[in-house]
Amino acid sequence: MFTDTAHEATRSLWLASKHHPFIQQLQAGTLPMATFRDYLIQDHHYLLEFGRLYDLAATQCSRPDQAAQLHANAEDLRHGEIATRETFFEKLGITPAMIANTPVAPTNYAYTSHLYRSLATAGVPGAIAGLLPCYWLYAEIGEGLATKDSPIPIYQAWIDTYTASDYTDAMSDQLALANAVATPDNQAELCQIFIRSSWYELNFWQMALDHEQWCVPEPS
Ligand SMILES: Cc1ncc(CO)c(N)n1
Repeated sequence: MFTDTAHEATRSLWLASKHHPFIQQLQAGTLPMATFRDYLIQDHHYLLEFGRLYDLAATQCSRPDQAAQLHANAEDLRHGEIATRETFFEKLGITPAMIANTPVAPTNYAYTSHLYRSLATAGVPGAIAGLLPCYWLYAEIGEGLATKDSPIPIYQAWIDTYTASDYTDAMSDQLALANAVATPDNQAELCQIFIRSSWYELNFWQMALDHEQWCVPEPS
């Protein structure tokens, strides 16, 4: 099965994400709040693209049942994870203006661009394969963190998002969809896309930890 092969191929990349200092510090409560805020702002930009890509893939999908599932994923994302993050922004005093004025960091830009590229080069199956590690890795990270609470309530609230049943249920649908669109002809390409997304996931933690920025300010 495609998802088994892809999972096996990314074992070490996923382990590195699960053990990344960002995640360890989040659980221990030692992650600087400024770093968490920065992550949330970058991730908000990321999640908006994530939703757009699901919608775009849905419009290009020839199977009505799969198109409906992709649209539903976009809606679930907006009503679920993106809405939960709004409550974090309120608690932390992060305003829409602050978000709008924060440029998308290089790794974040590269990651979302990779997702669009996957749709452009490998079609709807490419987009599905590229988006799958986003859901699946976070569910596994949540599972790994569930054994011990973080002493910082908002860090624990973040962890709880990824162990909640609505999130893990959506995960199973994603796995089934990925296996439905994988064929003997496209499987190797989909696997490469999945691996690259997993690599970007790992880089995303480091981006947040480093407060990564462009060397030269963005043109206005
Ligand atoms: C970068 C990234 N990957 C995956 C998820 C989970 O949807 C997220 N919120 N952010």
